[in-house]
Amino acid sequence: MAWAMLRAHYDRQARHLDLREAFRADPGRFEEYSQQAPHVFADLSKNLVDAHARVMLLELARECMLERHRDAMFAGHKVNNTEQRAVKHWLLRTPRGASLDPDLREVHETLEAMLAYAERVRGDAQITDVVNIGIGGSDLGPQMAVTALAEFAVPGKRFHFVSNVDGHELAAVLAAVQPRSTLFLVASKTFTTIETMTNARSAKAWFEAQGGQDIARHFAALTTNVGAAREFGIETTFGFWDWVGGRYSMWSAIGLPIAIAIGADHFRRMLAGAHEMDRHFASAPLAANLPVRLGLMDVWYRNFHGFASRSIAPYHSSLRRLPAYLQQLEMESNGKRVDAMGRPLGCSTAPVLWGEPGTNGQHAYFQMLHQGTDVVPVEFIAVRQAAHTLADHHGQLLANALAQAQALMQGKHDAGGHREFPGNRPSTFFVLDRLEPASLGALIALYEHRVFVSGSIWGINSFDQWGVELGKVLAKDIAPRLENGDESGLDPSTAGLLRRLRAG
Ligand SMILES: O=P(O)(O)OC[C@H]1O[C@H](O)[C@H](O)[C@@H](O)[C@@H]1O
Repeated sequence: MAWAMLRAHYDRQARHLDLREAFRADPGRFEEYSQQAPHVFADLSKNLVDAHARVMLLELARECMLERHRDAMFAGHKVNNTEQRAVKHWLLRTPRGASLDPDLREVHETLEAMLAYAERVRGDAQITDVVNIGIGGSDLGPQMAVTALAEFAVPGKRFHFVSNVDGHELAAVLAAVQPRSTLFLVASKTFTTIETMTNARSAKAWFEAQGGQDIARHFAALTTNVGAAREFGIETTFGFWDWVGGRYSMWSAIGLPIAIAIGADHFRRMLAGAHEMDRHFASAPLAANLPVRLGLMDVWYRNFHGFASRSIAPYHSSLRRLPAYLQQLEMESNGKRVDAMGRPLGCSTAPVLWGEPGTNGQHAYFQMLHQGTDVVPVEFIAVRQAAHTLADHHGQLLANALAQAQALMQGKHDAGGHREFPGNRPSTFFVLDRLEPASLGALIALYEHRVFVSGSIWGINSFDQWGVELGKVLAKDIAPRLENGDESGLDPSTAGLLRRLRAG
């Protein structure tokens, strides 16, 4: 019902919305379309949405029983229906006593143990290099957060992230470290992922071949499959639970590299910031609930405006891994073509997410954002206070963020031809006061919940990832063929490429 009304409203009126006119007609537009959520200020006013669409989108959320779905997640129901699992990454940041969930006690016991270990490593001057071996959710979150919070990192330790099965990556790290001063963290929820197991085996073999002693001191495993880690020969283990999705796991033992980098107190602050956003998502009325507003905007853009991608523009170089992190979070969660019951969907789902830090992107692909044939909503993330004291830089950085958002909206019409900017191009603008553990935690939780919201409206299960399986199975079949040249049953293209890769 709401969907049809949104469609009619879009066709009749909303597709003609002009942001410049909207601001002229409504002097209160900035106030109405912006809000302060925990640690994150968000200005949505430069988006192609009007009051009627906003009301109807909230109606759509009600019709889709968004609140019931959200409450079911927070009640620990098995909302990941295809895997019959609860979805409780939020519990990892719930303070003691703040939930009746029976798993909360174990969550805190594990957190205490992991943070105590992190503090020991921080105090161990002999360990100068920490190598995280993991991929997907066991790499992107920790890498993104360690990079983002570099300002808070313990001096004297380098952090390396090895994810790819491509041996060039591990070889380069091994060439730069010494066994006696290196801690390897093998991070894998399942402890079966082929890339991670291959890298872990090679790292262990290298360690032993180099005369490395004391695996217990130099290797730790972060996994839900503690038995497999022990079998692999790693005694130091930190566990988590099947109700933590890989891409939602940086708050769990998978966050150990973050905890080593920033320390227990800062790690707790990151959890606290995320928890504040959890409370906001769980309790704010839908119209003033930032993850809900953003998720509904995502649906509006994807399904009514037909925008197929969204560009992430963090104006802070420490957030350079954020776009990659968000790609997994959003595209692995909502890149689905069937609903939670397995029935084909009648609408498009996750857009393509991409981006680079500003101002770099401005000198590369912003041309297309300003004058290309496709409209791509842009998401600016600016940080009010810099962590450095260099004169001029931060003002210029912020001025550029504001100017780009302004240029996208305003356009320029006096010159014509190549110099014409159509304008009316939408953007969202986030402001953090400072890039610090609590604000990063809140920002990431905001994105997690926003993905939950759009996934709920589309009726999909945002917590499985069957789409990654087929390639894994085929790679297993092809690997021996690269050795023995067997082409039987292969399509001509794959067979031809196999021959080409084996030649010489
Ligand atoms: O942590 P692991 O079990 O090693 O999984 C690592 C990653 O690989 C899988 O293929 C999934 O697509 C990801 O969701 C996951 O984060």
